[in-house]
Amino acid sequence: MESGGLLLWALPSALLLALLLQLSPRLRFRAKVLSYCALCLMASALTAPACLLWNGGRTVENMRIIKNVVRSFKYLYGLRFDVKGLEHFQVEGPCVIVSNHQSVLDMMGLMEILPDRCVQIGKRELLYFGSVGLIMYLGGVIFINRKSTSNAKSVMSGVGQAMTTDNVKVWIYPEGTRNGNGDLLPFKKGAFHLAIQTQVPVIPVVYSSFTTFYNPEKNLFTSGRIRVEVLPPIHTSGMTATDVTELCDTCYTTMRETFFRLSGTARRVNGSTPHLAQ
Ligand SMILES: CCCCCCCCCCCCCCC(=O)SCCNC(=O)CCNC(=O)[C@H](O)C(C)(C)COP(=O)(O)OP(=O)(O)OC[C@H]1O[C@@H](n2cnc3c(N)ncnc32)[C@H](O)[C@@H]1OP(=O)(O)O
Ligand SMILES: CCCCCCCC/C=C\CCCCCCCC(=O)OC[C@@H](O)COP(=O)(O)O
Repeated sequence: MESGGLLLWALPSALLLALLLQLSPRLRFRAKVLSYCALCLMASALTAPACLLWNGGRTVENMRIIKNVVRSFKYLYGLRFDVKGLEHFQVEGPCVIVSNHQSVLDMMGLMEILPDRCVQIGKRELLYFGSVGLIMYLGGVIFINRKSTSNAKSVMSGVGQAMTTDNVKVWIYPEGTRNGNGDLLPFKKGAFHLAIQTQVPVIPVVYSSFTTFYNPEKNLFTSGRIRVEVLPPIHTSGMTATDVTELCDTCYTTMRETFFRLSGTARRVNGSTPHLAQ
């Protein structure tokens, strides 16, 4: 009797939900994004005890465990990565890796190629994302307060010391925020100060545009293929603080060119007339 009653309600409700998801692209998009967030929260909650048992606490070694978990997410969302240039990660010692940042899905692209002993710089608000914040903490993510330049700078100088003493690579999104509009935002300079202060190479990484399969404005979230290129290291030995702007501009120009080439899209010159990418 009870199971019959349950079926009477559950079946029509499930059918109604399926119908709504079919009819409303907005709802479908939101449901898929929500499923991604739920997956991240759940996977983090399950991975955190494994990190604690295996490595005892906050350490970059946990990134290996996190990487292996996150790398399986792409199968659930039908995403595939075509990666080129991984050999450029074979530098001796620490380096600063810079890449473009399009959406929360970037985490999958990050974990797809993350080299060993590499931590990311993240905004400190991420620490309060429940189990996701916990797993980031355990993986050694360095949290900065973007609202305070002086705080961010002092955290970054601590990072510089740790990089050399602990032989750690640091991954930074120099745009400083997500940008899914099919172009790169101007770069902030923290990553380049860090590389020059520690005299380590900068390795640019570029992911092609997500706009063909992920676009919140169009309620689009389908399967897709992402082209990734790890570019050759740019050495900074001998550079000083006066070279930061030039280094930043060189990286920006090279990465933007690569972004348009990988995405096969039109590029804006000075933000105006679009030209076909070569
Ligand atoms: C199982 C599931 C698991 C899921 C979890 C898996 C873990 C994945 C982790 C992924 C984490 C991803 C996180 C991504 C993010 O959160 S991105 C946002 C945070 N990151 C950044 O913001 C990095 C980029 N930002 C910078 O580099 C900025 O420069 C910053 C240091 C933050 C300062 O920014 P801001 O206050 O806006 O100032 P400016 O950049 O305009 O700089 C002002 C002047 O200061 C000079 N400057 C900057 N940095 C330095 C420095 N280190 N030393 C000396 N001087 C510095 C800069 O040159 C400016 O001066 P001038 O204009 O040049 O005179
Ligand atoms: C108990 C608290 C529950 C909190 C619930 C939080 C729900 C969100 C859960 C999971 C979302 C998965 C997040 C994966 C982390 C990806 C990192 C990321 O992409 O952060 C964005 C940051 O780079 C830039 O931020 P802004 O573009 O400036 O904004």
